[in-house]
Amino acid sequence: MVKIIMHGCCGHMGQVISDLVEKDANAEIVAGIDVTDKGNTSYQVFTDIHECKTEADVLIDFSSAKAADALLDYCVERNLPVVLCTTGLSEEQLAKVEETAKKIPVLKSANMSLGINTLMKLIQDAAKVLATAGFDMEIVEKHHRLKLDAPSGTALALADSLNEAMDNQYHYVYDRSQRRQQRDDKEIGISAVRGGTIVGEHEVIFAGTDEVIEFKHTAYSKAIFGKGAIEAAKFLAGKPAGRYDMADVIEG
Ligand SMILES: NC(=O)C1=CN([C@@H]2O[C@H](COP(=O)(O)OP(=O)(O)OC[C@H]3O[C@@H](n4cnc5c(N)ncnc54)[C@H](OP(=O)(O)O)[C@@H]3O)[C@@H](O)[C@H]2O)C=CC1
Ligand SMILES: O=C(O)C1=N[C@H](C(=O)O)C[C@H](O)C1
Repeated sequence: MVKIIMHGCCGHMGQVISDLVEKDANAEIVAGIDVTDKGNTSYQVFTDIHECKTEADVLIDFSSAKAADALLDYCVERNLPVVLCTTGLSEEQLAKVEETAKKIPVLKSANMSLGINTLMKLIQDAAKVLATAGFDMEIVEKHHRLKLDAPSGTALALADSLNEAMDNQYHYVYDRSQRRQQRDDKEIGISAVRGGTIVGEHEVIFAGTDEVIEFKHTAYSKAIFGKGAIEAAKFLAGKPAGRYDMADVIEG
């Protein structure tokens, strides 16, 4: 039985995970942490992270980038493995994640779904053929109106996959509104749409002369992220310090 502290427990993903864990005989949420206790959990909620001293095997985080520094310090102090799912971290925070992973197990992934993690591999093979043949690469992501960060962490991770497959020769363009020139060969354009209750859509477009190939992933519910995060928590508990990602969980 894996004992979990849920960071961001009162938010949308915190609630999805709480519901999934209720039905899971091999996992239990032993405490929650959030800025305010919204009264929507069945377990104790701490509004000051340092007051949460509950014994646990792992912490799952779906909160806010603003919380990342204090969270990483807390997990190091407590020697607590952390599944880091929050997106929109700054370059400095991403560097801190890498430093933290030298001390404790850290699994960071912008997208916990099996589909997106499979897509990340598929597009690398496509890029090696199509981008090498001169196809342009663009990413379009769509999310709900409540999302704070843009572009999505997943869009950036998809761009990183493409770039890695192409020996990191590409750069990212987020906004062409001030441009009065053609795109260059080595750019990956990333566009963000926000509206309504869209759970999450990601399109990777390879556009060549007279032909286009599109890869698309659609999330129809947040449960796909929740299930992945719980699997990741079970995987990470008891592991040595290091940097892990969803590929480690999926490949076993
Ligand atoms: N990796 C993945 O697969 C996925 C990642 N995400 C990411 O997870 C994050 C959360 O998403 P979501 O659940 O939809 O967002 P919500 O805003 O619904 O939930 C976040 C929760 O964290 C709370 N919170 C804010 N600041 C802090 C803090 N300093 N300490 C503790 N808790 C805090 C919020 O409180 P309050 O409401 O008062 O601000 C809220 O209760 C986002 O970054 C999102 O992009 C989302 C889905 C999938
Ligand atoms: O905020 C969300 O909702 C999501 N955020 C993640 C991201 O930024 O990629 C993952 C998912 O698409 C939902």
